[in-house]
Amino acid sequence: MGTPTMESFTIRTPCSSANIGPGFDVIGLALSVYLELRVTIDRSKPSSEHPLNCRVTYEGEGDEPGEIPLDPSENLITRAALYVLRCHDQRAFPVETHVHIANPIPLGRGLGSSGAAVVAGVMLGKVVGGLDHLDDSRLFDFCLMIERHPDNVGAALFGGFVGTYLKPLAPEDVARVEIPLSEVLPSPAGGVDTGERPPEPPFGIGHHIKFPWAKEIKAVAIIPNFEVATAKAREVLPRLYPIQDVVFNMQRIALLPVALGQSPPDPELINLAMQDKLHQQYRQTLIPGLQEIVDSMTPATQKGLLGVCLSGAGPTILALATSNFEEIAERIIARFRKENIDCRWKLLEPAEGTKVIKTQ
Ligand SMILES: Nc1ncnc2c1ncn2[C@@H]1O[C@H](COP(=O)(O)OP(=O)(O)O)[C@@H](O)[C@H]1O
Ligand SMILES: N[C@@H](CCOP(=O)(O)O)C(=O)O
Repeated sequence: MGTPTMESFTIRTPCSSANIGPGFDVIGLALSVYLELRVTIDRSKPSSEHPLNCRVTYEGEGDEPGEIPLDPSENLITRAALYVLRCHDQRAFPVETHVHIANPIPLGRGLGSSGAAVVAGVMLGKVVGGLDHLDDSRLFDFCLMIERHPDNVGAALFGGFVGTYLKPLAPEDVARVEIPLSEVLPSPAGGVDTGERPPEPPFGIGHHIKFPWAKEIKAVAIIPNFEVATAKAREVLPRLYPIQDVVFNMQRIALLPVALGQSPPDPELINLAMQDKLHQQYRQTLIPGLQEIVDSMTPATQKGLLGVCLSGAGPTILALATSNFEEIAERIIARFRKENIDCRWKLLEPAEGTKVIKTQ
């Protein structure tokens, strides 16, 4: 049997909440809002009129004209796919590829929209390139050359509640993972015929371990109506930390995976385990009301609540709870309202990792 002329499939990638308090750049939780790439490849066409043989369409968050580029050499998802393809000497998409992006993940809110875009894009490169030998752990290497911190991409790729870590690399590989992003993922991605191979990821940059999650625990995401770019939220962090703050986080990160896996959940333990001194206090300069919300929302004052933290780099607040979800969300929304910030909220559950669903 020859290659079918029409092929279609969907790539489904969850959003994520990274850090969960003390786990800065380590812990991630995949949650039930899914980015979908609906892909068709029409091999019957002799050539394509689209750049890089790829037509990109978009619906969902940030669908105002110009917000998400539809040129495949500029769009984050197709650039991530091209990175994988070009590392395997494929310069462009197969003729003719259509990628429809359906994205309900709010942009720049700390729910891992860019992590999901990178994971889905890397998976897209694997599938359109027929690169079946790339397993998830190798795809993680590609993601890490782009996203650089493993927590949100780890959750989006593998699903569930994960701890992620980087192993020491050989000196020549260390240099490779420090190659500027502009060389790994140039924007625009360049024409089809430069022939240049991008820097390939070393093997085994990142790893993950799955933690248990108690079935009673749900995630309430309170999403303010403004964006904080993750890059900007990383710039406000100090280069050096007081030792007592580092110890504070280490004590809590040792508790967190155990506390969130225990059924029934222990609210006091979880509340303690979700505290942080490494990123939240610095990011409050970008997120008015953050510190007061984190300090004032406790299981003692709020029935059903287990703990509250900044989701990823913010500004979304993540409240873990077993009941009274709306009341918890409304209280946080009321606090943001004092700062003239409107919010929406979603009740979410842990999600599976990235899946490819063949549709034809
Ligand atoms: N589905 C998508 N398609 C293309 N680009 C995306 C998509 N999702 C996110 N991005 C890019 O990632 C940016 C947001 O990334 P970032 O600042 O890290 O915030 P977040 O916390 O949402 O990951 C968006 O402004 C956009 O440039
Ligand atoms: N550990 C990172 C996580 C960023 O996640 P995002 O969802 O905001 O992209 C950080 O805190 O900077």
